[in-house]
Amino acid sequence: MKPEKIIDISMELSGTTPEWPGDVPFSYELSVTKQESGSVNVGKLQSSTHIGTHIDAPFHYDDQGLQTHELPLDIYLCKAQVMDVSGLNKINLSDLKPLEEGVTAVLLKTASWKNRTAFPETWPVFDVSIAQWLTDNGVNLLGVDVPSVDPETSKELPMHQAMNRHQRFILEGIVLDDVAEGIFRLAALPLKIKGGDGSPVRAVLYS
Ligand SMILES: Nc1ccccc1C(=O)C[C@H](N)C(=O)O
Ligand SMILES: [Zn+2]
Ligand SMILES: [Zn+2]
Repeated sequence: MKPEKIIDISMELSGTTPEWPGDVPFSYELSVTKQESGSVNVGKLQSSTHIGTHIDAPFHYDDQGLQTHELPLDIYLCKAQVMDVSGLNKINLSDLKPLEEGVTAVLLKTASWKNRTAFPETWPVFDVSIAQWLTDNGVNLLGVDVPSVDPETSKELPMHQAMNRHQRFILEGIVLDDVAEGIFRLAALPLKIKGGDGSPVRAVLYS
């Protein structure tokens, strides 16, 4: 069946996509040109796995956690609810909206990362109680429109660790600026990277 409408909620990947400070930037170049090979252009990639729109494998924050190739795909192909929580410095449980039936991914729109050509100086904090709430409501995946569910300088990663304890999964760097609250199908499948700690994804909403 052909989807009625597809909304791309992914960041563009290029040499100017802002990487996590100190991490490996994204780069793409041709290792062989059509001119050289006489047949085809062939590209070569280098990047942090945590670039642009990406998922975290639990192995990112837990040496015993699931690696990218082991991730259950139904987590990333599901019914999602976009919630507008913009204008807040901290997102508490009380800021979340009533959950609709059958939703297994919650996508939080903070609308705080305006300039996607620069890494943000700061972004809202997500209260760890959200992890328990997701679990109680049968929601497997939390998506955010910022680089991380914890602050940049956090070493303890309270939100990542709370999500891990509850066996909940994380999608970061989605673009929701032009998306209104509502219910959508989500597709954001990770690459099958053996031993990986995460993966960039092409994330889309469709109906
Ligand atoms: N790429 C990094 C390099 C160094 C230190 C943290 C990160 C992160 O990516 C942290 C964040 N928890 C994340 O999953 O996006
Ligand atoms: Zn990440
Ligand atoms: Zn993360």
